[in-house]
Amino acid sequence: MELGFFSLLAYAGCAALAALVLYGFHPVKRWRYRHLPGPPFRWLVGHLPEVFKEGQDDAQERWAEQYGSPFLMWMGALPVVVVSVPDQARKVLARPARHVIYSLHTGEEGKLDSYSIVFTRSLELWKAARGAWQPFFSADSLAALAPTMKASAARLAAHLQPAAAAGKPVDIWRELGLMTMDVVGTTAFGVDFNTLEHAAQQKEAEGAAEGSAERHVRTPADRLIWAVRTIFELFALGNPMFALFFLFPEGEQAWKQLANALPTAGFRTELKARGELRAIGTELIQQQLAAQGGGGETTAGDGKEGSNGGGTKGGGSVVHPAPHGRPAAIEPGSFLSLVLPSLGRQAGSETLGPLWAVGQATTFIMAGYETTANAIAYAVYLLAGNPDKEAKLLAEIDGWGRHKALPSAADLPSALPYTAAVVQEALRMYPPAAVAVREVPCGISLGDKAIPGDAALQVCINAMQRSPRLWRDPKAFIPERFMPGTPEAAEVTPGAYLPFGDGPRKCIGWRFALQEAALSLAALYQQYTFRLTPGQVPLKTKMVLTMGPVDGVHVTVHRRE
Ligand code: HEM
Repeated sequence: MELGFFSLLAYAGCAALAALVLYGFHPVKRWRYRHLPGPPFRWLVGHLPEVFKEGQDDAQERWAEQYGSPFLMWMGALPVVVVSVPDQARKVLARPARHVIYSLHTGEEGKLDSYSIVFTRSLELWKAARGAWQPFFSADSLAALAPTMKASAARLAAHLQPAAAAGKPVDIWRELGLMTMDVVGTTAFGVDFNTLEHAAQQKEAEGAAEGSAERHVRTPADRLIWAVRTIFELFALGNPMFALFFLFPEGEQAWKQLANALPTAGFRTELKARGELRAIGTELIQQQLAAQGGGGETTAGDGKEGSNGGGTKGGGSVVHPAPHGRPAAIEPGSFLSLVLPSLGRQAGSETLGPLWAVGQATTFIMAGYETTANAIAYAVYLLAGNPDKEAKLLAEIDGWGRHKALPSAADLPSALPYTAAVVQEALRMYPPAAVAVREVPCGISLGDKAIPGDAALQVCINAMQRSPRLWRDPKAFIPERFMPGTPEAAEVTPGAYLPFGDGPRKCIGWRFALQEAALSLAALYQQYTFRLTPGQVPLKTKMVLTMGPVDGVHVTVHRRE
């Protein structure tokens, strides 16, 4: 009897092993994708080892050159079709459905993800969100946001002064991260983030009595900054549970439950940070709704620079008492105040409620913070390594005026075109969002290849923007490519430059990002130049949530005479 049980167990074990071996070969999926070229298939893990070792961006770029477009790679059990030529990219990106890769969240947190304009799987929810987001990025609204951007850049410039005086190196990427967080935080919630002051106080607190650093995190802005930074930092460390997602995607729900039932320390902290974000967002929304109930009326801005966007008439205000006793930097006209009128609308089977609005505000911060900081940091890195281009930038800025207020949003393109071109060329060489993803529910043909329905498609933006087949001298930093009328601009292949994606799901914040980046560069170079500390060329990057520099960008800061 006992022997029988063990034999049974042995048979079951063998059968499970055989099933796992067979599963790891993915015979059915491989048959469907058999006609696509790509790196040799590897049992179970696919190309995850290369992705972890080299980084997804670098590995895809290498394979794109080797196998052309489209090629097939395996993220564990997930076949991914990678595209890296303009006509195919445009065709893929014309589709509205985005391929969702993974999320470990369940319950309220999962709901928050499912509402986000970026992550939602429902096209109705996406459309509702896109419509609600749009007014914030209108020309009028962007003009009204310019003073906030300028104020944050001025704070950063002032903050760099001690390092310049002491000749002390700084990680400019990190400093820029504080600045962009300042901008998205302030514009999202209408709360004066003042991250730079926060960072200094946080450092002081850390150096003081035990536990005071955590106690210091108490104002809404402090709590928001802590939450967003924590989410980014912990994502970078990864969660071992993600490996199960890729290896056995069919078990998605089980892995989610497991990740939440047995959370790692990092996941627990991330959940706490997300909880904070949700709690503060909800609090602000309730406050706004109560104010509106009391006669407040949320309006869009009048579009004049300096008017601080729209406002809440009649005393209702989403602006929270500002931290550190400072006046709030922006009146309503904040992202949240423009999104709130959508509450109560129907999107498919969902009625848009406060949690939906929190999901949008959270996404706004997450999408706009690191991407833009990376872009400006890459520009500083490239300018430091190309003194002739830096000289042209300085000449343009000096031509505008070293001590003059920066141009308005409307005047920016004509006043500082080379500064804008520097940003665009930095985005070509180092696209912070290196891939754009889409789903093909019912098949598509790319070149002479038929791609089966349900495929996960990725447009490899960095491979396309750095390909020697599409760009002359792709490794050279040539902002002139983006100066209309120059011979370099005439050589640009149409459609080969997509740092913000394309089609109906093109980055909704692209104008916001370009405006912020150009204004910040101009504010910094009015006062300083930057030199790289040794050992940073070539810059090492890695793709986590965005493609960022592995160890930051370390520079010495030099005050201009
Ligand atoms: C230099 C900075 C930025 C870069 C390089 C960037 C890049 C991208 C890319 C490549 C996409 C995917 C597009 C596609 O799938 O076709 C995207 C989507 C998106 N971005 Fe950005 N982005 C930047 C800044 C921002 C900012 C500042 C915001 C908002 C404050 C923002 C909000 C979004 C949103 C909401 C989406 C999803 C749009 C949708 O699915 O409809 N981004 N971004």
